[in-house]
Amino acid sequence: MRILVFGAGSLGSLLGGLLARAHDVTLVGRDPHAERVREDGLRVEGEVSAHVEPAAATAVPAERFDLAVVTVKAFDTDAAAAALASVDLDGVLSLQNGLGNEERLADALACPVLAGTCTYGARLRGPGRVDYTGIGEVVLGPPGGGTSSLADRVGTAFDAAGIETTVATDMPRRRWEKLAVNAGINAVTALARVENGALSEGPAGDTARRAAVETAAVARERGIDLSDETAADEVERVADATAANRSSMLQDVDAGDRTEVDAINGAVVERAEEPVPVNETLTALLRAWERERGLR
Ligand SMILES: NC(=O)C1=CN([C@@H]2O[C@H](COP(=O)(O)OP(=O)(O)OC[C@H]3O[C@@H](n4cnc5c(N)ncnc54)[C@H](OP(=O)(O)O)[C@@H]3O)[C@@H](O)[C@H]2O)C=CC1
Ligand SMILES: CC(C)(CO)C(=O)C(=O)O
Repeated sequence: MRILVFGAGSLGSLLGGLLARAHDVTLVGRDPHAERVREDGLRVEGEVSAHVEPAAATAVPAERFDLAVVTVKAFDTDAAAAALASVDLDGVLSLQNGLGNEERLADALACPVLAGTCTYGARLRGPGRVDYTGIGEVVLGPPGGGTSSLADRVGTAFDAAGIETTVATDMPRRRWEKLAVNAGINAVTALARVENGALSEGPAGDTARRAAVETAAVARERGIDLSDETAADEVERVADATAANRSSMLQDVDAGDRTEVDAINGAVVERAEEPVPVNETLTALLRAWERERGLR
């Protein structure tokens, strides 16, 4: 398959690197990373070590691709959609966290868009080098649920590259379940400046579970079958399984960068029909921090 990875930061470089073992991959990212990948290839280190040689650029080349995988942060989705609008593609797969990404891509693009969730862990260590920090799973499928030949084709291509992949017929529920986990873990760890494992017990854990339970209630308002127990249990399970992780939002705050709060807790607040005070508070606090730093 000819695959374009749009957003060659941490996750895009890891997945692009793994995909390059079996496919013709082009990474679109920033210099000096893109330049180093062109000159010396991409080194993946950690759970798997690999040295691969995908193409790399800072803008989308005027070529045909079978698939574009979007791995920019949620606040860059509109820019990704604009950059992909003139590309000849069979389909696009978003592996971003948060809600609304597939919809914004689908509004701008003529080809089908697949939804995805990803639990692989990745960290761009420096130009040309990405750390593979956690083995996970990619789950993908049509955003409204059901089956599609594109989803099957992409699932087969990811499998061929050794990426643990499930083609799912219930993406709406899976998106909301992942949202509940991110709504619970990310903002709380970012504000409390603690690793995920700190949520297993104590007041920060209660806040995380309450944010996830509110998210489940909003999911049910929208016809998604997600119970309070499942949402709270998932927060605990993921916090335990990733105890030593600094969540992606905590990493953003550590680095003084903008967070994905709008697409995570903010998306819950925006869609809620009943009050969601925990998500409202988490959203307001992170937005205040971003405003103070001139990030929004
Ligand atoms: N990292 C992880 O382990 C995981 C991440 N995710 C999700 O994946 C998404 C990406 O996360 P992550 O990889 O950590 O983020 P990163 O910020 O590391 O990667 C995104 C990259 O895309 C670049 N980019 C943005 N816009 C453009 C553009 N127009 N042209 C070229 N490059 C561009 C960014 O550059 P710049 O910063 O200079 O704009 C950045 O290097 C998020 O939604 C995240 O929640 C999901 C699971 C795991
Ligand atoms: C699952 C979790 C919470 C792992 O840290 C994550 O997705 C993130 O940090 O964004």
